[in-house]
Amino acid sequence: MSTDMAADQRKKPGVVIKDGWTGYSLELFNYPEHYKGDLECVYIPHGVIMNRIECLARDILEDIGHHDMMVLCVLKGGYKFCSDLVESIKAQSRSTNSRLTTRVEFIRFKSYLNDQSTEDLHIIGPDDLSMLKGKNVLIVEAIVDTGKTMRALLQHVETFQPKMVKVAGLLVKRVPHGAAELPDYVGFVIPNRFVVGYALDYNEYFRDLNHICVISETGKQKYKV
Ligand SMILES: O=P(O)(O)OC[C@H]1O[C@H](OP(=O)(O)OP(=O)(O)O)[C@H](O)[C@@H]1O
Ligand code: HPA
Repeated sequence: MSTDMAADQRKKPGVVIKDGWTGYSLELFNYPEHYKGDLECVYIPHGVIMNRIECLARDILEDIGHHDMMVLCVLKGGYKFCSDLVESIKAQSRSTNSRLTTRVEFIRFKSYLNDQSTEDLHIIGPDDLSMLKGKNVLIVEAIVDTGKTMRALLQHVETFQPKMVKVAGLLVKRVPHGAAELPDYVGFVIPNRFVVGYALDYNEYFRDLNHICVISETGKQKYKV
């Protein structure tokens, strides 16, 4: 992600959720009625996500707040994280009277079918990201799982000759042979479980759920394609 050794050393793993974490009982939280029976537990409640995002926004502002920022949102999974992160960056920037400007661009990658990464990783668009040339780019991605999307994206972005590239990942999954490198800004490192909600989907379902949850076997069967 960044080639700066000092910056690499400053990278933090974020909140590390241990393998034994079974999540919170669904009865303790409010969630859409139409997903009753489709979820196993609330893994990360919405309020915790929002608080963590404020901390990431603070770290990003400390590091690159004196530059103008070109934010590249990775769709579709990244739309909520990107929106909340940029709002928090802007709010904190206003309260410190910084002159930071943010511009948001979007890119779409797709590779998952059911809960599996497929070989068919493709960029749905846009092809031309020449607006990134010479800019400080912050890639905003909801989850780094196998790391394939992130690697492809970094390679693609580098071809447009940005001045600097940093990556913010809300979730990083601990998987065998996963991403070799952490994103520059990490929300949570999570166990190897398929999670949904906060714009993360299972075949397009659950993006409308605010908490990050673990899908149940019933849910997987119900929405399988
Ligand atoms: O690290 P990886 O194993 O590559 O997985 C991470 C990617 O998978 C998901 O995208 P998906 O391809 O499902 O598209 P979507 O965001 O439109 O749902 C997610 O939003 C990440 O972009
Ligand atoms: O756990 C996940 N959930 C939703 N989408 C994903 N894309 C990669 N991993 C995941």
